[in-house]
Amino acid sequence: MSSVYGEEASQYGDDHGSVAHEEKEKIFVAVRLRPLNEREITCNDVSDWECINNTTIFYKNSMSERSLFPTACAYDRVFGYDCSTRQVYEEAAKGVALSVLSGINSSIFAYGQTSSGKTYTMSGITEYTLADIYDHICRNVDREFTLKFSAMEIYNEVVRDLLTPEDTPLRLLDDPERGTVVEKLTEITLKDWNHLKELLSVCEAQRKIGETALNEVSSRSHQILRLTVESTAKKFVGLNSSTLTAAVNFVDLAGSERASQTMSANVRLKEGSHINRSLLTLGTVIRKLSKKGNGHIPFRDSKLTRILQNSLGGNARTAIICTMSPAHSHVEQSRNTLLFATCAKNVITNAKVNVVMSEKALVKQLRKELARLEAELRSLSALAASGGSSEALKEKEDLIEKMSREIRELTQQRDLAQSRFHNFPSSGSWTELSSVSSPDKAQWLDDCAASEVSECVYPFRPDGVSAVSQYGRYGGLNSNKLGEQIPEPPEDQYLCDDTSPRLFIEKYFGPDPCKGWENSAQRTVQNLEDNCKEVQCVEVDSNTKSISSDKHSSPRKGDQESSFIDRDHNDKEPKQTSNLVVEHSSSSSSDTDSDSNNLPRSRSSEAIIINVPVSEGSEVIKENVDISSKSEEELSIKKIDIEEKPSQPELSADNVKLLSKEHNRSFTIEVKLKMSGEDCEKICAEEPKMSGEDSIKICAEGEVAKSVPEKQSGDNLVQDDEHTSKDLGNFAADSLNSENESELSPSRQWMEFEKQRQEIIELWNACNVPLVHRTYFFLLFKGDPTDSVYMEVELRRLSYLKNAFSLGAKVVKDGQIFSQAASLNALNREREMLSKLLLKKFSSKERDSLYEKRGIGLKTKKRRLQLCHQLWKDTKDMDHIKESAALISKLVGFEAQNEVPKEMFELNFSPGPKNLRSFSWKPRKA
Ligand SMILES: Nc1ncnc2c1ncn2[C@@H]1O[C@H](COP(=O)(O)OP(=O)(O)OP(=O)(O)O)[C@@H](O)[C@H]1O
Repeated sequence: MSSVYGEEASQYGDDHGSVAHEEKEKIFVAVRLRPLNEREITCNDVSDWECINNTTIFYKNSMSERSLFPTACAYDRVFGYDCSTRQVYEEAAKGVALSVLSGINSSIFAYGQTSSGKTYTMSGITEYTLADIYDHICRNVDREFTLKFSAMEIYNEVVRDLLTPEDTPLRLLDDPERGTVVEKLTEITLKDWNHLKELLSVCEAQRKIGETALNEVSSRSHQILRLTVESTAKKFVGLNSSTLTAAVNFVDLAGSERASQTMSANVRLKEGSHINRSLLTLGTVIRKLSKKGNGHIPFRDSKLTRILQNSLGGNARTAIICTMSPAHSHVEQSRNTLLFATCAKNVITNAKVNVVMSEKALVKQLRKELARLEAELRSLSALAASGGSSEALKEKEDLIEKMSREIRELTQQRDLAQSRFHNFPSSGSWTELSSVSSPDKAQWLDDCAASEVSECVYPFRPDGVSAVSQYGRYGGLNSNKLGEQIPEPPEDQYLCDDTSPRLFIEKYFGPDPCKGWENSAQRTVQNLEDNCKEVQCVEVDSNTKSISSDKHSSPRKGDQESSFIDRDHNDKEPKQTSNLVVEHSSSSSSDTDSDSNNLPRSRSSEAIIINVPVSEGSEVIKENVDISSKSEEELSIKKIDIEEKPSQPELSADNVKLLSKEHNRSFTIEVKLKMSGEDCEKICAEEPKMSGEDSIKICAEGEVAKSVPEKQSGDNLVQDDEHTSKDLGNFAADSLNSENESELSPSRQWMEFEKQRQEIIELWNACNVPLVHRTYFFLLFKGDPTDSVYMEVELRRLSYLKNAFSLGAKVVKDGQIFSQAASLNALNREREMLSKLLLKKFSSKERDSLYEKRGIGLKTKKRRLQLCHQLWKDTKDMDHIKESAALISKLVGFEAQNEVPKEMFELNFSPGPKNLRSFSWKPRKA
């Protein structure tokens, strides 16, 4: 092994004869099964899974249940409960992790449900890797190594430094060269192995852990340990020669979990919801990456995926170890883990050798590649001249064409490098080059480059800055970069029946295996209880955040799957069109509404939401204006106009005019600019001109979203609620990329909450949701920022349910059929139950006053039931809703709601008489 590492210096830039390029390879996916633990054994749980060979895991219980899930699944490697962590390291992680010594970034992930053994596995792998790295360093005395260590955790979507005692949240920044970087993250240069071990124990002590029902020491955060390795051949140290630099990440993810199984409440439940949200984003990212032509990848939807972007389909080699409990009680979670693993198998990364090269080495590299291509071209031209079949000739011509192109590109690169070389100011050793006559310079360059190995190295720039390049050359990634064979996924081990692997996959997962995962996720949604209890099922994407009314209130046919899985419908929108739309959101005309709904709402557009005082009754002339022809100055002027002259919100003469009348009040204008990446850059470049309060959000490629905090009063907010909520939709879509939701101003959060609540109330009615559930929910969630996750869950499942009902679908839960008719019956039974409680909880005088208030004759039959039928009926009347909630809360004794933590809210509204009992408020035990 060491001899292979020892060769890394020769793996780029020397006699391989060509410029090295990136290598594509699939993520290495392994599955590790742990033994049943004491808890599982005590509960007489049985082991459902078995590794039948090195690559196949087998579900033993398939005969006793009818499940679409495959009986056996194959991965790059599977490890049974009797395998040691050492074995897991050697066979699944070592090859990838030690790539860092060859200048290739690498990442090892542990993924799996809570208490499945992620930390157990990952801490072992980290230690073995680091020991091997030190061992390698000791044996490679001819290279000088610098090791730097950093560690962070992502806890409740906040990034923390694990190497400092401070709890300060760290910000993520976008660096054009390095991608997402964590600002102010401590990076410590290691002194020796003991120093590293000390730091590892600091991290262990700092990491957030907590007790859950499944794991006494459950990791409640995602932990990323990062070791950066820089190495230079000792004889060139300080001589501005090439340096290999790469980082290895050890990622111990927090466990996916079911709130019901972990008995989560309070803090644990909140953690769980954050954990599950970020894991869901990770799953979405993996699923999208696993597809060909994958379109927009929502890396920015969570901090985890932002930070790990490179490790997921970027410049890194990656191995994922999926850990599983074999217990029958965890079968669903285990299947989810395997489906994640199946998708991950198809993700391709693009690892490169990261070489920081001197200018001279770069020139040398390019010259060699150019020479090689020219030689090949000559030989092909000669072949073509000597004749051959027309097909062969055509092929050769194509090849020649391709090579000529490459040569042209390389020549350009070489010229560029040379011109930089020539333009360096004279100093020291440069004099030597400038004294060489021009025609001889090229030869001189060659000689000089060739003499690098004989220590004739010249510092080209006095400041010592060297070119950063990713050229390099190394052996095939799938074969033996580290001298080990990385096994190809075996073709024939998917099955326990006679189906071929491909057919097997298609049979169970459909033509797109990852769809199986989606389908499974969809099935998960169908399970109402899980859908309610597992925050895991909350997919928060731009559209969820935007809470667009059409999405929730009128789900379309066939949307079931996509509504759960994939809302990136913006991917296909053209990005190049440029238009400017200004919308006066305080206008209340319905055509404005419909217009605004039809407006292009693309994430690729820039949304600037600005509040400026204007007069009530102002009108807006909406125009689509082609801004592609507009100059940068014009765009800037518009921005400056808005910024500097808020009282004259005329954006420009040729597009939008706001005609002011009467009373001053504030409102929201939204300017949507669709622009090219270049335009976006211009806008970004203008950021410093913005006021201190402004925040620029750089979205996916070529996108900018800028929000300006509001200055409007609460009164106006209420009035403008309905209309501004449309803008909010856009705003929220664009704020997808914001650091976190709390960036919405409180007033916007409130408006969003109000809009969601109204949608929920209507959906409750449409889905015959029990009145007690509505009451609890209504009284508990009053617009606190932390309520958003519950609101999203509620909206999602209600939309799903409404959709299912509208399609005549039945949802089966606990053997009960849950259809529209069944839910109505359940609702009516609940009304009867409430009518009995009316008798108990209200005096006859109180009841009479209630009847009178609602126009129910005091002598009519079934007065109580009539009253109960009226509750929660008028969904548009908030006073009515509040009264209904107050009445029911009194009936069922839900008056101490303010003292009950929201996290304890039972997100369940199953129908059926047996569930009626659960309507009385019973906080779950923490
Ligand atoms: N392969 C294994 N062999 C023996 N014991 C194991 C194995 N894997 C895990 N365990 C034990 O199971 C328990 C849970 O493991 P661990 O804490 O690593 O789970 P986890 O997946 O990291 O959980 P969480 O996500 O809650 O942090 C620990 O006591 C650990 O020692």
